[in-house]
Amino acid sequence: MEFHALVFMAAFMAGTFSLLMHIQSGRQIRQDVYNMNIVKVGVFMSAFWGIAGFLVGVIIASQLAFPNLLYFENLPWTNFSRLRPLHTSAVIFAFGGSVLLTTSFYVVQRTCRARLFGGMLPWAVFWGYQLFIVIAATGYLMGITQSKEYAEPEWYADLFLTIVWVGYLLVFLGTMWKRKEPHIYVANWFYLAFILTIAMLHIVNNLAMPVSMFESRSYQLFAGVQDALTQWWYGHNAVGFFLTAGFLGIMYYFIPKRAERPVYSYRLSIVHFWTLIFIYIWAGPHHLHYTALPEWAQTLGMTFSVMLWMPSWGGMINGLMTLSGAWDKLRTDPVIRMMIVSVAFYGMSTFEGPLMSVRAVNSLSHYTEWGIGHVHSGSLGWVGYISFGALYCLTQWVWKRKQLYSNTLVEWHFWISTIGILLYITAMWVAGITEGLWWRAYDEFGFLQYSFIETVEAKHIPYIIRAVGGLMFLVGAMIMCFNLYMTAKGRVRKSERHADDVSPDVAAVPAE
Ligand code: HEM
Ligand code: HEM
Ligand SMILES: [Cu+2]
Repeated sequence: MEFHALVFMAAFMAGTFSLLMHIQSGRQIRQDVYNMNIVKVGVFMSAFWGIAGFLVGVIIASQLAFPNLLYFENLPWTNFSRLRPLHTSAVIFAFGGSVLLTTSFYVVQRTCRARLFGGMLPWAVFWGYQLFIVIAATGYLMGITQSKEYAEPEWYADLFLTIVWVGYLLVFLGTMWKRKEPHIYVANWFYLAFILTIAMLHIVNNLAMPVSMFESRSYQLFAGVQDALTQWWYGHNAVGFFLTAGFLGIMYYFIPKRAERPVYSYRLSIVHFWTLIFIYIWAGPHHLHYTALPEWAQTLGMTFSVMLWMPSWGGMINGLMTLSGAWDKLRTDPVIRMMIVSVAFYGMSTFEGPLMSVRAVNSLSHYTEWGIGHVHSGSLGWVGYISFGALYCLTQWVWKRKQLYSNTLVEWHFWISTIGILLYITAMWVAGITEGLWWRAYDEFGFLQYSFIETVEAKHIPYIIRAVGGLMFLVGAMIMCFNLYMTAKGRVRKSERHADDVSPDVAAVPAE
């Protein structure tokens, strides 16, 4: 905690210093131009956290395949148990969160035709959020955790995030308030639902009493099954509103923009929005099947999860069909292809989810690698790909480049990481269903047929395949970073340069 106090102090001093510098420079913030610098910094931070999070993913995947990897007697922070939350928080909150902040700041300005509200406030929100990430991540390494999955940071980090998040809400609402465009575009609805719901989830799930003001340890307000239910109400809706609603906001803005087509059905997008947010919030109990949670609550969660399939696929259809009449772009623009495949993965994981939420299916899938496979088809395929698509678009648009440094490199990124994802999730299906079936196999005397360790050994090869798949995903992302960097610098790969008078779209060959 002492270490964290020092980090906070250094960060606040840096913040105060840059604020003073800003005041002293006497620069007026021009209200008639968009704040695009924050988007540029955001693109950079998103890419940075992406690489960091995927790298830790590859490390923990290798640790599961080779348990002695990075095991040192006196070095607890290289242990799987500390690196795992580092991975989940780095990819969800650091990478995903930075992508959401960045794209939402871009989209809300463009669709409202207004500069970000609040002067320096957006910057305070942005850097405050990054500070929260650093506090959370260093905390895990030192063993500071309240042991709630996806909500591991302790009370003081949670309080700080609450303040930052209120700032975020103010910036977003303020920008919408002063908009010059009467209509509020549907992407903003999704972003707003994400910001508001995450605020609610974060506050309720983190209600805790610190042991003292000077200790990192705290105790949860709720106990027993109430605590479990609150946790999974939070956990499931973190998926629903962080990993889904926010990224749907990205889908609704970036796919139509990139494809230069209107959204397939605007009416469907409204129906999609209200049904999705209404149904998602009830589905959390599917994480607690066969527990002390009353059976009626489990059944309720299961029912709502099955219903959730419909709005999810409504959204998927809306995203896919936006390409109607422009299907040739799937071939000519690898960025579009990435985003469309992302929507297809969204469709796949939102089919798999309702299936796994059925109690009988869950009795097989729960505690197995199948769950991990489901998580990563959603997070690598959907969240990862829609984010990469948005980062490619943003770099090109914000740095005002006619084309990316290289479309061929986007192709490479696409294929390497697609094969990586497929290796990852197929390995997990095989491992998951194998262990699920072995755990419930009895011999003719009623004894368990397999010992637990046998089911662990059976996963060795799938674990290696998963680590290779993850490594490919990481390599793809590194190729992207290089491409983004060169694009920002204004370079175009020699063989992909178009004569000045020919725009890239004209030069591309459409499908018959
Ligand atoms: C290079 C890419 C990645 C690799 C190799 C990787 C690997 C892993 C591994 C080994 C685990 C632990 C599994 C276990 O405990 O059995 C894990 C958990 C997890 N990862 Fe990843 N991951 C990657 C990317 C991502 C991304 C991009 C996201 C989200 C946007 C993500 C979200 C998660 C989540 C939510 C969990 C916890 C799952 C659960 O508890 O059910 N991962 N990952
Ligand atoms: C209709 C949509 C969805 C439904 C009904 C659903 C349902 C489920 C179910 C039943 C589980 C397994 C619970 C268990 O046995 O412990 C699960 C786990 C999970 N799902 Fe989904 N899912 C959906 C979509 C998604 C998407 C799109 C993502 C990611 C972007 C995602 C991320 C996760 C994560 C991270 C977990 C692991 C939670 C843990 O740590 O145990 N889900 N989901
Ligand atoms: Cu869930």
